[in-house]
Amino acid sequence: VFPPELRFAVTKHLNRLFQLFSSFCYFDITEIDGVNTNELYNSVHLYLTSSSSSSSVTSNRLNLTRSTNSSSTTFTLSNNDSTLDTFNTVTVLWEHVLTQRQTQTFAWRPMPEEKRGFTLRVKKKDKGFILNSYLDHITETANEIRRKNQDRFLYTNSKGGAMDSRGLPWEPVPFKHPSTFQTLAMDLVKKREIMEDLKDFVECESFYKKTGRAWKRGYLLYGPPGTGKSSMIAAMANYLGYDIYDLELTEVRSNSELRKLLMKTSSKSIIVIEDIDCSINLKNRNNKENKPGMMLTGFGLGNDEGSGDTITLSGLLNFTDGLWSCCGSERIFVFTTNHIEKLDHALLRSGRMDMHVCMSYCTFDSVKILLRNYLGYEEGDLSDDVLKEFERVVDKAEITPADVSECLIKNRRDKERAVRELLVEMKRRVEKNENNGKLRGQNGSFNVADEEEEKRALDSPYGDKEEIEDSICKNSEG
Ligand SMILES: Nc1ncnc2c1ncn2[C@@H]1O[C@H](COP(=O)(O)OP(=O)(O)OP(=O)(O)O)[C@@H](O)[C@H]1O
Ligand SMILES: [Mg+2]
Repeated sequence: VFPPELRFAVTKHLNRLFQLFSSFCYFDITEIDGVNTNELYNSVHLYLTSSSSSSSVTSNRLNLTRSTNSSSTTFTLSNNDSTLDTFNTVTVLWEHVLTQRQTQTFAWRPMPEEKRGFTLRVKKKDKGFILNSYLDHITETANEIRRKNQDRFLYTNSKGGAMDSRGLPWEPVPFKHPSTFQTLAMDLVKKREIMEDLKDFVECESFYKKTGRAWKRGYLLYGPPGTGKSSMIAAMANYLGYDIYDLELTEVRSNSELRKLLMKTSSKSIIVIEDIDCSINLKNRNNKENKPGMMLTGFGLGNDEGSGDTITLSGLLNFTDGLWSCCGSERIFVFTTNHIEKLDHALLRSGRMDMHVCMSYCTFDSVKILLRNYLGYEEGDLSDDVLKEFERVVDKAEITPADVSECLIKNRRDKERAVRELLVEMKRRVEKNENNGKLRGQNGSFNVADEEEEKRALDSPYGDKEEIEDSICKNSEG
């Protein structure tokens, strides 16, 4: 009956009237903004899937999804359903709106049949607050969820510095190492200390900003082979949800290549250099220290080795804490070594490697963890006599967690036998160590293993190897 123009005018005025008296205002966040995907739509979508908001969902029907390789299930609102969310005491209503697209307008790429979007309803008085903080909060939470749900990667630098098809020098593989702090066998106090340190690092961005420090942290893991240094790195990555960049130093030809590699790493990652003493001549900094201009070349203004086809200690040090090291943020550097006494003191000085962690032979705590991991023995399952026996021999046996694991894996189907054989193996080692000790005492060479060792101890600014370890242990404790 009414002509369309009149209908349009009436609706427009009615809407205005409604808006005038309504205490709410509405924001539409559509999936496609013109021809581009609206990033905010994706963020809201993810945000509403987070478990914190799931409890307030008012609808009875939800869409559940789980992507390939992901370990978490996410839910989304079904069509035209709504949910309440509260942020800093302000409650808002989200509605998922789905409408059929009327006509296929011309576009460079085909548009979806449906038009999807979220409508946010807020009280007019909260409008400013919502626009300032709530949307930022949504974006941050969504990024966090994205990171957690995403598959993590283990990157390694390509052979000879070659680039992949996208011009990246890192080759990724999905990272699926099962090691966690729970399965890691080590002194419990030390383990807790490391976990707290990591947590503190992640949560204290503002502290780093306030104190003018780059947001990064360095760990040096040292100890004999098979004591869990690599397992610890995997546990750190799993604990924080970080990617790992495993830097193969022998494949890096120059300091500038090292810097390029660093620049292509992402934030929230662990950059690892394993067996650092084997990868580079770590004493070369001292030899060059007197040369004029050495520090300048270290920062990339030239070629500090003349030929330019090797990396130097100064290049490595600048990699970890020079100006270039803060081209990303929230990064952890981990170096591992079997021979801490071989490392240059420049690498050990405080502030460079913030925490020195000694991964040593099995302690009583570690044995109990390994018995739980491999045989399922909980506290109290083993008799007191057996536990006392372990406690008596474990320190003197000097057995690595890797050796204990091997012994337990071999006999894991017969638990009692596994425990028996482990005890026999430990006692055998105690005996062997005691015999070796006696022998060394008879030869009179007990204190100094060989001339080179002695010389190295004299060169070192800390004194002998034991003193280094002592000072490092004190460092890492406090
Ligand atoms: N502390 C530990 N807790 C649990 N398992 C361990 C531990 N140490 C070693 N293992 C076991 O031994 C294997 C080898 O350990 P890992 O590779 O972590 O040793 P590593 O210290 O890195 O040795 P290397 O110095 O030779 O690189 C691991 O796969 C793990 O099963
Ligand atoms: Mg290792």
